[in-house]
Amino acid sequence: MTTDRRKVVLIGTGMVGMSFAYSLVNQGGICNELVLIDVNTVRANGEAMDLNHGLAFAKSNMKIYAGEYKDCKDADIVVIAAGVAQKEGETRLDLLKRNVEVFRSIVTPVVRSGFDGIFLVATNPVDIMTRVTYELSRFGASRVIGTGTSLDTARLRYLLGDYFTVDPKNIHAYVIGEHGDSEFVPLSQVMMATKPVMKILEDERNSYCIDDMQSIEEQVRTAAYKIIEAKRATYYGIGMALTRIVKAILGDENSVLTVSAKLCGEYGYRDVFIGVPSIIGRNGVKEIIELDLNEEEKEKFKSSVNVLNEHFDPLEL
Ligand SMILES: NC(=O)C1=CN([C@@H]2O[C@H](COP(=O)(O)OP(=O)(O)OC[C@H]3O[C@@H](n4cnc5c(N)ncnc54)[C@H](O)[C@@H]3O)[C@@H](O)[C@H]2O)C=CC1
Ligand SMILES: CC(=O)C(=O)O
Repeated sequence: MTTDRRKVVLIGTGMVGMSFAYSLVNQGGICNELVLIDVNTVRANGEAMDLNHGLAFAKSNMKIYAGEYKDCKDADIVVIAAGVAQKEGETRLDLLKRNVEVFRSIVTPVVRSGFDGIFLVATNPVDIMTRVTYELSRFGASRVIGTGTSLDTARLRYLLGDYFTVDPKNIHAYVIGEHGDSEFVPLSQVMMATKPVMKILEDERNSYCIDDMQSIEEQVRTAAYKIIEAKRATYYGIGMALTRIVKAILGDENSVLTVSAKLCGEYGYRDVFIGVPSIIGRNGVKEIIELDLNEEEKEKFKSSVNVLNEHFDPLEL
């Protein structure tokens, strides 16, 4: 790790927030100052103590403490994982009204602190909460990022790797659209190494088939519901996705991640924040990559945009 200071503020020290913090500490070297903020200050203090007690076993040292909004002033990234989470039977969109109220109490004091870094949002419905953050903060779009479909993409690559018995790192595939029920996999764009998966599926010499792809897509779309049914919440996966995005920003990696980013004409749309492959570096979203979608995929993308706009438009911010 270099000696320059890299400061992250986490707002919301619940299951998602603390899974992120734990992953950040364990991976080591990504940042060297972590501030924990929560409306429940007792909890934030307890979490800071607990994490600090693990530092003796961590790869690199970090300053970790429970803080206040004024601590955002000189932060590089403010991660927001505060708010309510889905209960069994709820969709992510069901959380919208409650989490908009939570964000009003967060984004304004962060901006008032003089914060001039990058917002990274995980709270659901994440695409709309990212747009709410953009509207409330009035930051430039490149500096307001949501986790988007980064977790769904990780789920997809894991399942495809398992199916083809190939390291998921060599599967190039994205889930795009809403982080929610209208998300989809543009199958025309899925590659194993540099070979299109569609070609592998068409090859009669193997037993791979398109029906299995549809089943994998469905498993990705319903993964959160299954996990919530089994253990009430999902948090390790998103904690690691957040860590990955923070690492890409602070390391100025220019890595391609499917974050929720504001479209400015890409895919034929404007203003909506939605999960799309984007190049992420020190200044946030450097570029959105526009995939070559076929007609059916364009229709699916349009449906996802419509869902997000229909839920965002009635909000009075
Ligand atoms: N983007 C993604 O892929 C994923 C997003 N999530 C979302 O992350 C969010 C957090 O989920 P969990 O950590 O499981 O919930 P949780 O209930 O464990 O934690 C939420 C935390 O937010 C805090 N909080 C509530 N209002 C606040 C306020 N006004 N100011 C500061 N802190 C406040 C609470 O005190 C609590 O500590 C949910 O919206 C959930 O749906 C969860 C998994 C994946
Ligand atoms: C809860 C949620 O958004 C997820 O695990 O995908």
